[in-house]
Amino acid sequence: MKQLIVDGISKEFKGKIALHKCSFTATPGSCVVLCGGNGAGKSTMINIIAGISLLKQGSVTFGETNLALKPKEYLGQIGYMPDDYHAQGTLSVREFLMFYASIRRISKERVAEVMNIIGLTEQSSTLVKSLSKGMKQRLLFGQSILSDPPLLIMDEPTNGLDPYWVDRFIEILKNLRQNGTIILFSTHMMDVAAEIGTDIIFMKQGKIIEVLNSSHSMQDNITRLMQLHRC
Ligand SMILES: Nc1ncnc2c1ncn2[C@@H]1O[C@H](COP(=O)(O)OP(=O)(O)OP(=O)(O)O)[C@@H](O)[C@H]1O
Repeated sequence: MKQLIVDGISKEFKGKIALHKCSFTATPGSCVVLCGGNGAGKSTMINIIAGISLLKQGSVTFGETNLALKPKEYLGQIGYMPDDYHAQGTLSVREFLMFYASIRRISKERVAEVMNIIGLTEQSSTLVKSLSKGMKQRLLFGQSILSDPPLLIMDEPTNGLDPYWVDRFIEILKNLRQNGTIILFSTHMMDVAAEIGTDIIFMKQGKIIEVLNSSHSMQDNITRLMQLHRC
């Protein structure tokens, strides 16, 4: 089974350090959650591991595949959900998913299955630009799980989700974890992190300052995360 190994990754923007020598390992079935205040470096970390931002220092390896050495092979194994919606709004929900499915040679049956998972079957003909914020988030999430990737990377996936869909999202992720999927996402929602995270990485000023894990109780982790947010 494949591991994700992030080793000493760093990033600067015009001389300003956004990420400093960050390392962690994720094993199959684990869920790594990045927490931290605004500007802590969460999106920078996600963007590097998802291959959106160029990796100049450190390495990212999934199984035997090194991101810098074999980007195509690496990217073919990940699902990625961005933090914002930039795609063509004049496609319908179904067309949007079919577009991504065609790139990855995914069947229309799988597209129907994913529409059902994200609760947008009734909206299959609705234009993406007419969806609510939460529905767009669910659609982006659906796109990221279409290929049933062994590594799923998401930036603030619960933004805009109502409480019912936050619970559903956690349930879906738990099912994916049972199948061995490695999940990595960032969030400001401490309860979500504590509920699903097997490894909760707390970041500050581009550094990993603490890692909490599922050997602690959920309430302990929420309390600790709240304390870390204040410091
Ligand atoms: N494209 C960019 N150009 C310049 N600086 C950037 C850029 N992207 C991020 N930064 C800087 O890098 C640092 C980390 O930003 P990042 O977006 O990773 O934080 P974050 O933890 O995701 O924050 P938030 O919770 O607000 O989304 C910040 O100081 C930010 O200003």
